[in-house]
Amino acid sequence: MSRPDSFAANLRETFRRDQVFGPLRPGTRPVSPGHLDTGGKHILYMEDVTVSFDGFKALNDLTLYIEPGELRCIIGPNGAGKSTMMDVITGKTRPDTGVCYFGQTLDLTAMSETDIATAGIGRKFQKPTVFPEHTALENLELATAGPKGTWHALLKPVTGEQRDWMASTLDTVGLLGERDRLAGALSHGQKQWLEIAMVLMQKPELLLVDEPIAGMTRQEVERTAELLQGLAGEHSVMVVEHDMEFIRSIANTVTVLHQGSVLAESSMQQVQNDPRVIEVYLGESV
Ligand SMILES: Nc1ncnc2c1ncn2[C@@H]1O[C@H](COP(=O)(O)OP(=O)(O)OP(=O)(O)O)[C@@H](O)[C@H]1O
Repeated sequence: MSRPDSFAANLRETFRRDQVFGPLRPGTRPVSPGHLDTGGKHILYMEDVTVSFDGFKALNDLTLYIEPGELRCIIGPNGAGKSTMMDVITGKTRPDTGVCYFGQTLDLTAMSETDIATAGIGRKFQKPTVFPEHTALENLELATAGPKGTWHALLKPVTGEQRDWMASTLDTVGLLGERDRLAGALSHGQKQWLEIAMVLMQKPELLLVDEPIAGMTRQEVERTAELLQGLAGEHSVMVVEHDMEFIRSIANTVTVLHQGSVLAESSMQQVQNDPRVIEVYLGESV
């Protein structure tokens, strides 16, 4: 099994959630946006997480930390466990063993997917799933639909504050001018940005973005790089992407997954010169 280098391993050991903060009482109660207790430390803790499917370890003792406001890129060959890792964070998949905490007190392994989303973890899937028959603005209204469903969301009067928030979010993703266009008439890239805006309606503190630039034009790719960089800071952003040029353009810290574990984690420059990473992944892509 591949291991990160010993310095990184020692560092991780030092900063393990349980060792730094002692035994804290785990929580499962979602907190309202902006009220997550990070204690000024990591926003996400994954420690020794293992997920098996019929005996096959899709995640194998995975340990990973995310800082508040950071933009983290996750790369790795097909089947490395990237999607499974996101599934664990969002509560879709439960780990066999290991720890997954959001902030200091929220035990994600014991929370429902809905509560995890409410607590401030948003996920943008690879394929855009906007509502094509509704305008960009209506899509944002629909994104706020609670258990009462989509019709309720559209019929419910929008407050001035909500309207401002939607307009500002559309502006953030560069779609304010398209607010009244049907989502189905938007370009592929615009649909992707609209979906990011829909996730932003939850005011996530951690935003998971899965292969955002697949099928985009070069201009759309550049705009997406700016968008994700702009979102970092206010949000923690975790991006899974195979396009190395794109990763190079946005990455600060890159985590390389391989066979369900962290193979390497450092700057893009260090990662792309790491012989282990070149062997298992970058050989074909750089
Ligand atoms: N529900 C499942 N049942 C059985 N095996 C699964 C399941 N989900 C994932 N796997 C397996 O776990 C491994 C990790 O899959 P995962 O989708 O997490 O990898 P990935 O890094 O996201 O790959 P890709 O880059 O191709 O999207 C793969 O071998 C996959 O076939």
